[in-house]
Amino acid sequence: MQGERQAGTVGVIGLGAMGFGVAKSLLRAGFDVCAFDVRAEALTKFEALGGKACASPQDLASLCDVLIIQVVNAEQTELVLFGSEGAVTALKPGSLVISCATVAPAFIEGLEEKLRQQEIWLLDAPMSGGAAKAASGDMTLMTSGPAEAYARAEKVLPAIAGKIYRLGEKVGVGTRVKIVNQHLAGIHIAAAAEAMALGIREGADPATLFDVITHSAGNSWMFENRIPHILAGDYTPLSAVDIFVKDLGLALDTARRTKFPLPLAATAHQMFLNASAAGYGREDDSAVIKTFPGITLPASSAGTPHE
Ligand SMILES: NC(=O)C1=CN([C@@H]2O[C@H](COP(=O)(O)OP(=O)(O)OC[C@H]3O[C@@H](n4cnc5c(N)ncnc54)[C@H](O)[C@@H]3O)[C@@H](O)[C@H]2O)C=CC1
Ligand SMILES: O=C(O)C(=O)[C@@H](O)CO
Repeated sequence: MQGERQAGTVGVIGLGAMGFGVAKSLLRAGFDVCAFDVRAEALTKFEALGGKACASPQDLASLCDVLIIQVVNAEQTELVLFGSEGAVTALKPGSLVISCATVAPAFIEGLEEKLRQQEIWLLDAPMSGGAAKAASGDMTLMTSGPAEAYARAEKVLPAIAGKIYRLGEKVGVGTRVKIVNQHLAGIHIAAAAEAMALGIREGADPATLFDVITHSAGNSWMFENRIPHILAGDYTPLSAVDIFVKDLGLALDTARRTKFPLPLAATAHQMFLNASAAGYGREDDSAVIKTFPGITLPASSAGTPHE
């Protein structure tokens, strides 16, 4: 399964829905890959594929000169880099950090400043495509950063992504574009759930309704991708409700800074907040449909959780 070994070792921190696929794609491309996650079970699963599990971000950073960070948010990114056993204590000058979590533009810009003081390059590289495309190495990357960062990322990026957008020399451009994607993604998931809820309420057969819509003008990437989870009654998180509490929050915060209105995003954000407050925060984001009253959703079909 693994290709020929290539020069250098890549580190991955965060082996969740997206990070595990990234690490797997790197192994498939022939890289030596070391990883760290706070969840021991993720590391065990990764070792079974031939990767090296590390005891801390610091331990990992001593082994690599390219580090991909795929934790959930800014706080976790800050912790794995600058916490007590953080990666910066061991990264060599001239190393590259590829930051992939979806965060605020101000955070990623401040991070570049802090890393530059340690002589470490940063590539702003949020991603899109979901867990399946992360696992197949086929996702989209929205990158920006200086030429020196790109030079160090040259071999790594094609190993993890099918489409690599190079959006400028300034860290923060990639993140801003990703926030626009999240604005649409969050609204589309909320709209897909609302439409299915309406159809079920009106007595449509859910599977037939899905078939009709995916062959009609009302379809969307998110409708096609998320509604099968509802039909299977399987809310195993491939992207959690709380991710959209975060990401629509980032879109709203970003727009608020220039007093720019986002009425649809504000409504969709409230829908994800409602789902999270109802206890579905760690479930798949399609669980936002559970907040609609007076409908019976398809029951869980026994079997393996969706991939
Ligand atoms: N799930 C998706 O479809 C997509 C997610 N994203 C973004 O990618 C990022 C990751 O999302 P997911 O993979 O869905 O999240 P996830 O929750 O599945 O994975 C995050 C991983 O980070 C680990 N982690 C948390 N704190 C840590 C720490 N201090 N040290 C080491 N590991 C730590 C967790 O244990 C977990 O395995 C988020 O910023 C998300 O917005 C972007 C595109 C698609
Ligand atoms: O793939 C993306 O883009 C996404 O952000 C979603 O799948 C949910 O996080």
